[in-house]
Amino acid sequence: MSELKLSSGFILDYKDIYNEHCIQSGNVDAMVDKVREAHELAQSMRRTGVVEGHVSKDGTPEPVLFSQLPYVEENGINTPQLMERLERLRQYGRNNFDAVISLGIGGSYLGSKVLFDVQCGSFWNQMSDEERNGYPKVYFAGYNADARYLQGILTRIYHDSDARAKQIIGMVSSDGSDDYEFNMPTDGDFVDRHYDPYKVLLMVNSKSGSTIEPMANFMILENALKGHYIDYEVIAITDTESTENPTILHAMALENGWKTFSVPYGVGGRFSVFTEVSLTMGALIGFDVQQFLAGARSMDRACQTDHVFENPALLSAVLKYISAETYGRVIEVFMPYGDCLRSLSDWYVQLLAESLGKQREHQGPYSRTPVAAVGTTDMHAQVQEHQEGRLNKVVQFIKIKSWGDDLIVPNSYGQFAKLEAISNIGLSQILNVALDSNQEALTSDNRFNMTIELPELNAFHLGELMYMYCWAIFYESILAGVDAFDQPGVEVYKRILGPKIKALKEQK
Ligand SMILES: O=P(O)(O)OC[C@H]1O[C@](O)(CO)[C@@H](O)[C@@H]1O
Repeated sequence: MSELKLSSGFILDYKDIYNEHCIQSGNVDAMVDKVREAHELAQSMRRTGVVEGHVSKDGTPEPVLFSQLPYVEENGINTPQLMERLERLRQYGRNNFDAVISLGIGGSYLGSKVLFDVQCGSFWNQMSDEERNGYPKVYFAGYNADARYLQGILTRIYHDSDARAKQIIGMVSSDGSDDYEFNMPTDGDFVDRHYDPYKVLLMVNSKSGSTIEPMANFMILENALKGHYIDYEVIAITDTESTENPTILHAMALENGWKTFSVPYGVGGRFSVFTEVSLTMGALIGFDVQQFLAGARSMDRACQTDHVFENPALLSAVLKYISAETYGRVIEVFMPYGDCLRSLSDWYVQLLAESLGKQREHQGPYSRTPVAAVGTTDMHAQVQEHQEGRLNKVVQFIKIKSWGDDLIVPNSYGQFAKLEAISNIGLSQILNVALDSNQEALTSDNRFNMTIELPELNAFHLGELMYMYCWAIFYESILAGVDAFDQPGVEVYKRILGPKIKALKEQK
């Protein structure tokens, strides 16, 4: 039985990658020294926050502190005071804003998007205030330089704020009655905002505080809101370490008196989903931040053993590393099943690509190319290639064992045998047997694949899963001999882009 099962119900099933046709026990045995070294470095990083050789962009040594994140401690990064502040943000957001626009890109966006998609699903902004339990609508911006998309957000904001203004002027309630009791708490503890002026929260996320996309989008949005006399507030989430040399975003916050949250020192953007960078978004949508951290804690404990077959992150890293180095499986298709997990794939793509795709001094570059996929959708788009294409990839499935409430396919067209065959079955059951079938099909041709199963999709198990991958990427970086915490490669195009933007300005 090749599976690692934690007491929480989390399962790492590696039988389809570790068997007589794929990775052999001898491959893992041959790595015993490297694995021990990787684990010792992990333990030392836990104790000291130091990863030898890691320096910040400006060349000075920088600690690596993501290992502290699951623990809420007085002297930690996530403190009890921060948890209280997040709770106050939750209530503040619920009582004061109609819409949140979260601006950020890469690590300042992707983790928050995962929390949003898992908690809120696809139709959050179409729900009524009551259905959203008083939490604001949420838009994401600043993850591209796309005028058409941003205009779309603005159009929605104008529409909703105009509708509110009409409501207030006409003193007609949203249900058409003339009952206008302002600001009376309804059944929940949120305030009914039907007759309050429309208000937007702009959450600007940027660790460096000057990334082009979020900052350009922010300035356009702010200008547009002002131009339409729409009330707004700004919260800045940035590196607040230095007040002498603040990031531009921090300087703007100081100048304008905006509230701030911090990208903690020693935590890179792609490892920041367990910090206030994403927990703020969690708070604003009523996501269970405490359970999310509890899941990460539980995973952290499971990852403290040096026994490779008992430590999920170490095992995952070792198998993926051997797949790449010994068997040429240099691509990883990350394929959760279920639409709300599509953004998890996007988050993982950045984590893997930016952490491991690196030059090495003597061995040439290391990388595994991540591919974002989602089941069942991509069974009808990518799977042909996974099944018959080059033997260069590992498919990583993520399965949710129980989706809770299901929808049953009715037997509406029983005269057609193919439709009758799928009737009286739950849609989630179809989702999971589709995953099982894909897995079996790949395995029938000895194509490398692994499956992680979560008992259900909740904050706890999501925390377990995302934290496991933070550690897995760290372990693999040690095995591969790369620094997981820098990204010098992205500076190359940035150096080219800067003058090109300057040239654009000069043409004006
Ligand atoms: O939070 P920032 O500084 O805006 O950076 C956003 C993203 O851009 C990168 O620096 C790459 O350019 C990522 O590492 C980071 O997550």
